[in-house]
Amino acid sequence: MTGRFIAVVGPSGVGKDSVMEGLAAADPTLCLARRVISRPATLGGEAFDGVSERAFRKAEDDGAFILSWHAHGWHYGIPQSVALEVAQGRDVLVNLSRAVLPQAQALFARFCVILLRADHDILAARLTARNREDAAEIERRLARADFAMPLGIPHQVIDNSGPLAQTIATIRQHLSQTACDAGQSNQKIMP
Ligand SMILES: Nc1ncnc2c1ncn2[C@@H]1O[C@H](COP(=O)(O)OP(=O)(O)O)[C@@H](O)[C@H]1O
Ligand SMILES: O=P(O)(O)OC[C@H]1O[C@H](OP(=O)(O)OP(=O)(O)O)[C@H](O)[C@@H]1O
Repeated sequence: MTGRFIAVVGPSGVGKDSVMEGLAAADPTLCLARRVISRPATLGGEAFDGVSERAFRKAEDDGAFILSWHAHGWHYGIPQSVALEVAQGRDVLVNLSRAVLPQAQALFARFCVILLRADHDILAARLTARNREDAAEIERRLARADFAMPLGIPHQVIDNSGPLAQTIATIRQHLSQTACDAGQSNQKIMP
């Protein structure tokens, strides 16, 4: 059987990378997809492959990505190797733009979406504390926070306003109960 493609989405600063790292640390059967981003690796954040915009476009033209998008002034790509891992039966956590969920859904038979949320003031405080973007960029990220979920994408809303460990435990419980095949509900889970 193929693995599960588990998309983790939500506004910048909500905790996607933190939650994904915690999930992978707690469960070694979960892999983290390594994204290619046209952002200098020196800016920090998740473990990603930082490339120039030119190199990103070349890779994209060469078919290196199963999914790619542009947001926050950067290009993001999910490499073909992720599809291979899923085909080999691995469950893979992928930090995605909400905008590409329909394309992702079309690619994977076992597909599910975790939508993380937190109140606006919590997002603002976390982005400020993370100290990676300047004030203007933080404002732009906050303005995109309510980007609408595309229609027809089943997803679990998980609140990450509370302790990270609680969010991770809630998602682990959810993942233990879903095969991520057809019929996933839109039930809200608020720890
Ligand atoms: N549940 C939480 N409680 C407190 N701080 C959190 C929590 N989740 C994430 N953070 C912090 O918020 C900041 C943004 O988290 P990050 O994982 O980088 O978000 P995203 O990947 O969604 O942009 C980081 O500094 C992280 O340590
Ligand atoms: O279309 P949206 O759903 O709003 O998503 C846009 C981008 O924001 C998120 O990035 P993230 O917050 O991980 O950006 P960063 O890695 O630059 O912090 C997400 O992974 C997308 O790359």
